[in-house]
Amino acid sequence: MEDLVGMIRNAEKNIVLLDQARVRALNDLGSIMSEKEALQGEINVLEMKLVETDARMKVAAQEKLHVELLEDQLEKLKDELVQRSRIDRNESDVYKDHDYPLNQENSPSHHSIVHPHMYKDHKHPLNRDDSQPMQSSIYTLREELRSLRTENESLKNDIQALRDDLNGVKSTDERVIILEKEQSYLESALKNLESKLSDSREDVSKLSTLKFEYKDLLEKVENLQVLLDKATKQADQAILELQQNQELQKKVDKLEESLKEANIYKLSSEKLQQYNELMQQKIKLLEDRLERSDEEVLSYLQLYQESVQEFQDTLNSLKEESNKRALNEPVDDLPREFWSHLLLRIDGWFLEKKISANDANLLGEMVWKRERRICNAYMVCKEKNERDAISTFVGLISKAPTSPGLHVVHIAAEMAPVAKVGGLGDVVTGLSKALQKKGHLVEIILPKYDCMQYDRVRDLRALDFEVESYFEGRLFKNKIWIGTIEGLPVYFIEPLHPDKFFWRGQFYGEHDDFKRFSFFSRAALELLLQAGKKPDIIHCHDWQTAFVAPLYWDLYAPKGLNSARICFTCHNFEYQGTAPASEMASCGLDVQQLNRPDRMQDNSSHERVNPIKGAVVFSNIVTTVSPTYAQEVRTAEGGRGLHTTLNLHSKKFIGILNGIDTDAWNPASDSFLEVQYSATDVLGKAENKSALRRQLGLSRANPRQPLVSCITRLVPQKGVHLIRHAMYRTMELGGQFILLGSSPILHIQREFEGIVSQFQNHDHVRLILKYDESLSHRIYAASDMFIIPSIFEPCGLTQMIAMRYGSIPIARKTGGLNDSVFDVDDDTVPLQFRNGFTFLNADEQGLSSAFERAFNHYNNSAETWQQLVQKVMNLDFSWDSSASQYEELYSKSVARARAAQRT
Ligand SMILES: Nc1ncnc2c1ncn2[C@@H]1O[C@H](COP(=O)(O)OP(=O)(O)O)[C@@H](O)[C@H]1O
Repeated sequence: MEDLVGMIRNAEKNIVLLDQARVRALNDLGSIMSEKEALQGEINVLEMKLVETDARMKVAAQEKLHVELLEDQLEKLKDELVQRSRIDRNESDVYKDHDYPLNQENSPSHHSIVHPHMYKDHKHPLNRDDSQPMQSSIYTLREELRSLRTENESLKNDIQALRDDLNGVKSTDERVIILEKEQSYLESALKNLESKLSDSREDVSKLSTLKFEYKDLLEKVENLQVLLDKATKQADQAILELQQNQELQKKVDKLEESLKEANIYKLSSEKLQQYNELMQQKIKLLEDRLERSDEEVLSYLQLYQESVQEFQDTLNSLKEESNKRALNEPVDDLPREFWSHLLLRIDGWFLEKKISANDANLLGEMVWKRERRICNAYMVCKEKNERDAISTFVGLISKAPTSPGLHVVHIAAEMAPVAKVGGLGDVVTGLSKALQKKGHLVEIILPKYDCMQYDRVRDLRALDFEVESYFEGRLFKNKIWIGTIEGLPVYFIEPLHPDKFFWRGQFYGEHDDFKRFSFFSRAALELLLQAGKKPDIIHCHDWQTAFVAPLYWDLYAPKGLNSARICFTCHNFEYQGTAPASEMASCGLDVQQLNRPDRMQDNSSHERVNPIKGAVVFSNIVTTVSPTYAQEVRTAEGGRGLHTTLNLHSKKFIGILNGIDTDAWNPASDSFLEVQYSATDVLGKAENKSALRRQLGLSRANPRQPLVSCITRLVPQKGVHLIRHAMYRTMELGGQFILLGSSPILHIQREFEGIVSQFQNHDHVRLILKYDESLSHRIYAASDMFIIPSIFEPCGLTQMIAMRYGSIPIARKTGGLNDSVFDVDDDTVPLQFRNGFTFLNADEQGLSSAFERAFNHYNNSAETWQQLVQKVMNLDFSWDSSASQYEELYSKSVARARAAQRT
């Protein structure tokens, strides 16, 4: 297994490296491409320039021709001028005495801007007046020539510059070619990497299937272990029977001897004769029994041998297989059940006085830290007897390791899924699992109810250890059982009390609940004390275990169980468990001391004590299950008489929103569902809807007909009249309605039974009045909308579970609903948080308006509704962040206590 995990890790590393290389290659490619584009731009510019230069060169060539022509012309004109000046000289000899104006006017400065066309009308070039335009034209031509020359020069320069540019372009082209080569090399490298990546992905998937197979095999081994245990028991029984048979054989021998003696007197006495016959019959009977019993023993032995053989074979093959595939599973990957089982085993040894408290603590911490050596020791000891196993384990202890986290013990009356009435059970399991995942040592103490779901408890066994606890002036023994639930170590207390406190077929609702749970609270503390445990936090819940807080500080801290801080969570202030003050004495609490206004005395009745108030006063940390509810209970309307106490202790009181167990509530792996589905593949939701309609006999004519549901305890808190109204409103709006609920209140149960009979075999309504875990999963998955019209709601889990399964909540804005459901049409809430439909007033109009909006949204656009479904499925309602808040509260409280001890 270690190899496998090593391979997985390598493959994962390779994937990461490949991804990084891929990203780098893509970046390089990107920069090359942009460089290439820039170069291409430059080439384009240069090409344009080249074309321009070509054109200019052509023009220049034409100009040159023109210049040459002009030069010829100029040459001709010069010749002409020379001839003229010769003639002029001759003539000047004739006119030499005249003051001739030309002498003056001939000065070039006067003709500098004369143009050739000025003399074009002159008939005779030899005419004296004609020479002036001629000269000016020559001058102009010269000027033109000069300017053409300079232009020519600059063109030559341009051409030279362009040639240089051209050279540059050529070298750029060469660079482009190199870059293109580089690009193609990178692309092929990239392809290479991609194929390697897909190869390693395949490897990873193979490895994960191997891992699953391994887990499967592990489970088989455990099953076989159970089989072996059974077979061992059978063998023990067989040995017992064998002993009995031997005794019988002895008796038979004796009888035979007597028979011999009797034979002597056979003839002499008829009585003896009869006796003899009787004896023979008896012998026959005994022989038959012996034979039967021998056969039985033989069959037992055979069965045992077969089971042992089967176990041995499977074990060998598993060993081989596991040696081949996964020699050593990394310790972190072992299931949480394994560690919890190991922990309970060590505790069991300690409680049965087979190891010392110190050894138990040190071994416990090794388990807590999930150390490889203790895991290896377990593997080695699997086939050893208990004594050898203990000595192997104790041999591991060298030096005391330091604790990696907090040691938290929950004392509670419920734990999902084995003993669940409502949200409390979910919270105990969900919070404990999340804390365990964060590295804390978490243990749970529960009453051992007769009505628990025992098939969900693993490795349940009674310890050879009993805890004696005080009640009503006497000491009573308690049998201690251990087992794991959802991978958590759990202690079950079975009071050996004549009142059979937890053999009542139900969790609550008994006339003596106050007695039952005050007894349990004390027995739980007694267990911690006698087991020598030193928890950092003792976390108690609701009134049933609220007694723990005063019991701890008044009785158990003085006895030495003083390492802990007490955390109390109230899941619902409606249930306070008040009782006449005198009843408190049963569990050993001092009535005189505690029935005081500042301690446990009920705020509205001075004759009664209030366990919740006691826990608020005596705990170090007090929490409730949502921030809004924490505010509400501090008001006179919401506090159920405890608002003054809560305000007095407000510094230690906080509301933390519950999470849900996202492993247990996961549509992608939920085995109760017809089809598993997820936010990225919601098609399965429609299949679950169709399957549930078929199962419940509802009409399936229109797959788009909206399905509204409600799963709840039917108590006034849940807005029973609004649930009823929702059912009728759903029908009016053309939807279908399913209710799963039951009521501990007789008249409500009756009322709903009446509605059930009214809607028997109805096409669009189904009411199921019972508690049904698996059906609840299927309803969450099938529904389009989910209603929670509570009058008050401390936290509420159903809205979160519904969203996890893509059912859109329609909820009243109160307590935890106000902290978790945000209206789709509420502009004041950021868009990403909007997830359902809410209403403020707890009346039919309020509910109807939210209902109508929900139906409108559903009917108007299937696509938008689908997006909403996907969005709510992706919201995080896990315990992660809530557990972190508890962790912080615990740590701060422990740190404060340690600091106080130091000073
Ligand atoms: N009849 C029922 N069948 C199955 N599960 C139920 C039933 N009634 C309630 N539940 C479950 O009980 C839990 C209710 O928790 P929550 O909303 O906090 O309400 P409360 O704790 O007040 O009952 C949810 O997990 C819900 O699915």
